[in-house]
Amino acid sequence: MAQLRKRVPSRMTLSPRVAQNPPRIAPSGKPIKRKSNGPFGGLNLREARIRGVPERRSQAAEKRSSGWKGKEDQPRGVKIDRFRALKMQRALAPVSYGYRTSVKERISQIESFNDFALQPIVKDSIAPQALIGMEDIIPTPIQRLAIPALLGSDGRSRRSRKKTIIGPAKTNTTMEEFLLAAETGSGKTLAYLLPTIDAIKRAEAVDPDIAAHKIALEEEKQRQYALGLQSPPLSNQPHPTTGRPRAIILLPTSELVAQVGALTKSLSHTIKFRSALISSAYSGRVIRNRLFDPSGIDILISTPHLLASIAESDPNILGRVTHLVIDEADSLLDRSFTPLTAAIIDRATPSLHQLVLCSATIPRSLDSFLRKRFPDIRRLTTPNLHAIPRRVQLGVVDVEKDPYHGNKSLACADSIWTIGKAAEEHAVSHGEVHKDKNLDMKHIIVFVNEREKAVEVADYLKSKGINAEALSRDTPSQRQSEILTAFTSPASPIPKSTDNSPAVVVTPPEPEPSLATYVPLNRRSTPPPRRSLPNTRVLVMTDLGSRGIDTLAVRHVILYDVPHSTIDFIHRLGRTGRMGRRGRGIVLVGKGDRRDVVREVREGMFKGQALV
Ligand SMILES: Nc1ncnc2c1ncn2[C@@H]1O[C@H](COP(=O)(O)OP(=O)(O)OP(=O)(O)O)[C@@H](O)[C@H]1O
Repeated sequence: MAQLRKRVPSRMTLSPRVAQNPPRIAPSGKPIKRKSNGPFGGLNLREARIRGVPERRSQAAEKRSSGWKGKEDQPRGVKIDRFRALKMQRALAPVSYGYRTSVKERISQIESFNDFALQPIVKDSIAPQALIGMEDIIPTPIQRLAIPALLGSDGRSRRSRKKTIIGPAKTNTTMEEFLLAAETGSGKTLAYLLPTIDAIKRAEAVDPDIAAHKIALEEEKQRQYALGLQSPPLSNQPHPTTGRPRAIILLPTSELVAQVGALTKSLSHTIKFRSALISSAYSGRVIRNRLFDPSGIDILISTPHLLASIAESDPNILGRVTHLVIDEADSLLDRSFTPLTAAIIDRATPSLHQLVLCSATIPRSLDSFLRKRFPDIRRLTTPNLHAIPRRVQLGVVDVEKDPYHGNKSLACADSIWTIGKAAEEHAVSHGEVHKDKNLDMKHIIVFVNEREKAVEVADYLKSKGINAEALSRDTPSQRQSEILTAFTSPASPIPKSTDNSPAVVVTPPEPEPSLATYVPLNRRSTPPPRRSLPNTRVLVMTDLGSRGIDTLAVRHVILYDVPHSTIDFIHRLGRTGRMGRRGRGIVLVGKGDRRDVVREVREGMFKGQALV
């Protein structure tokens, strides 16, 4: 022992090479591996590697567990586990943040409708025919993105493809396919309509059949004049487009057919083309007259049901179609509509130049359908797709709390009374009471999940002195359009906010938003039964009937039931806050409702994030 002690140096001295990195290659030429788990593994290290503390995960590992597709996908400062509850549903197809950013940059260079390669007459018709009474009109993001692409003027070469569309027999080598996806109320209709009209006008100018028809008409006219007839009779020869339109726009409901039809008609007055709208709202005779009008038909607007049944008996109706637009594509390509819509696409494919699908949401089901059926489709999606604009605020009413004690209908009535009374007080105090009571009218939409519930809720609201009506498939179509007209025309001016900026007042949600953040003014008082609320009109419906309806007059939306998915949240809240306007949603949350989902949607809205 004493001998051993003698040999040990009295002081431990560090090697003179302690600061140097250890050699990586051994004299034998083999790489030296440091043993990190041995007793000396921690020596001579410049950084502490303390065992038991988890190492920071690699980016790849984080990416794998978060579901983000790439580094650019992950928004800066966003916690990885956000949208926990919504991720369980995973209703919407993701769009990468990298793509969103690149689109933002690309479209920022377009400032005016004059920047598009549209024909002058089309450009000149936008303000007086499509956007009547609006000043300082600029194209919206989807219009900036889609119009150049559909016109083929965005510098991206037309992809020539040879493909099978639906059935093996139907191939078309020149057809282009587009998916236009943008927020609700962001001007998607004009985004596809203007290039479609432009295309049919160009085609008309070089169509030999139409040129020959014009000559024949002129000759006949001259002959009649030569015979001394004052008003020449109409030619017996029908126009080449009679019963064979060049463009078809499909929409899910007759209300939407009427809405898009009215816009198309308005543009036709100056651009000079012929359009016809058909739906179950018209008699068979009217439909026939419109389709087979001898002066021809350039654009046909229809529901798939009606068109599919006409095409069944008269396939020629689809024989000349070069442009087919499927608006509200997430509905028209869902399980119930797909057979009809696909049959129409299939029949039209041989002559098609462009197939345009348009939607405010890309559900995962639509995404996988497109990957299978249209793998080359060009997706034109706006930077804010799937985000509910920040100018729309979402309040939450906890129905379980005092004074409602689980009575949702009471909470709904109370919220409506609060809105109506607040509007009345505001109008009186600001001297804004109009003689025409319609100008002061508040239009509120109440959404329920089930059709049957709509009538029940409307009846309850009526019993509380509220002017409420239920809209369902059972409502006669004439009545439906009368009701909707009141909600689509912006009678009273609704404050506007700039497109991307948040509303003037945005109340941040608390870190853990309480479900009683929306406090009705008269929360203690049940609306008295014999009093009525004259300045408020309420529509109770499921969102099926309201998809795409341009409810400009609506500032308030009440979600009586918590929507089943983010898709429904987007479409229902999308009935307010349209085209830069401000809006307010109120969601009634009761027993058994997904409070976590509501909270996440609300947080996402406040942050302006895309929902999942
Ligand atoms: N460039 C523009 N500037 C101002 N308003 C516009 C512009 N383009 C369209 N609008 C108006 O915006 C409103 C909404 O347009 P549109 O109905 O096409 O929206 P949308 O995107 O189809 O909505 P949804 O997804 O709900 O169907 C319409 O009243 C339309 O007149």
